[in-house]
Amino acid sequence: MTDPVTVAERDPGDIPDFDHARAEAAVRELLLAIGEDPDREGLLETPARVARAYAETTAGLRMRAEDVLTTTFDLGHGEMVLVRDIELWSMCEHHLVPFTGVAHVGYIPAESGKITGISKLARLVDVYAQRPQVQERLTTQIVESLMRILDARGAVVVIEAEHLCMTMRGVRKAGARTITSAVRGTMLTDQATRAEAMALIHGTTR
Ligand SMILES: Nc1nc2c(ncn2[C@@H]2O[C@H](COP(=O)(O)OP(=O)(O)OP(=O)(O)O)[C@@H](O)[C@H]2O)c(=O)[nH]1
Ligand SMILES: [Zn+2]
Repeated sequence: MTDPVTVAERDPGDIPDFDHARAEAAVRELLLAIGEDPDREGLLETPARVARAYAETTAGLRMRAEDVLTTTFDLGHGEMVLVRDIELWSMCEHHLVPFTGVAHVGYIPAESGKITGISKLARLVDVYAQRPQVQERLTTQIVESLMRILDARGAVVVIEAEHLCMTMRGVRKAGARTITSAVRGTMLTDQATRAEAMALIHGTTR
């Protein structure tokens, strides 16, 4: 069995194109399995619709963080950049139902002042969110991309999310939020920097 991290780190070039026919056949089977009639009028287009929806919500599998953090400029800005409350939709890999919430993404640029456009931080979140995931791995992959691709001196990612697998089924605890964080580089080693990031994330600074 391949371990979950290896699966997540597969090169998109090694992942076959989304197989619509196969996905449609699987949805039809699922409808049969639950006792539905996939040939009744309301369900006729459902396998195709679900296949398209899955193609969309797993599109990140075929994307590279490197392709998203492309626009970089040297502003000579060496101070922290942090985008808070980036909306997040992902899919729990255990139940294939959504988890949703916000990501807070911050980094301290390289000495050279190499920074990226702020929208690219939100795009980076989507690259790793749009695939079967666990919240911990999602958090780690984002922070490590910032360190690797931007040569950031430090980076922090905090994700707060509600998992529908805990809400609509199973333990049924609506409103429970799971918080994960990953901190790297000077954000980890420099106490004041880390405290500043956390204050920004929690909105306790102006
Ligand atoms: N650590 C972690 N766990 C998750 C995440 N998403 C879902 N889970 C958990 O994965 C676990 C899977 O547990 P299992 O016992 O195999 O599955 P299950 O019988 O459906 O479990 P219940 O959800 O408790 O009914 C559950 O406890 C989920 O809450 C995630 O992102 N991170
Ligand atoms: Zn789940």
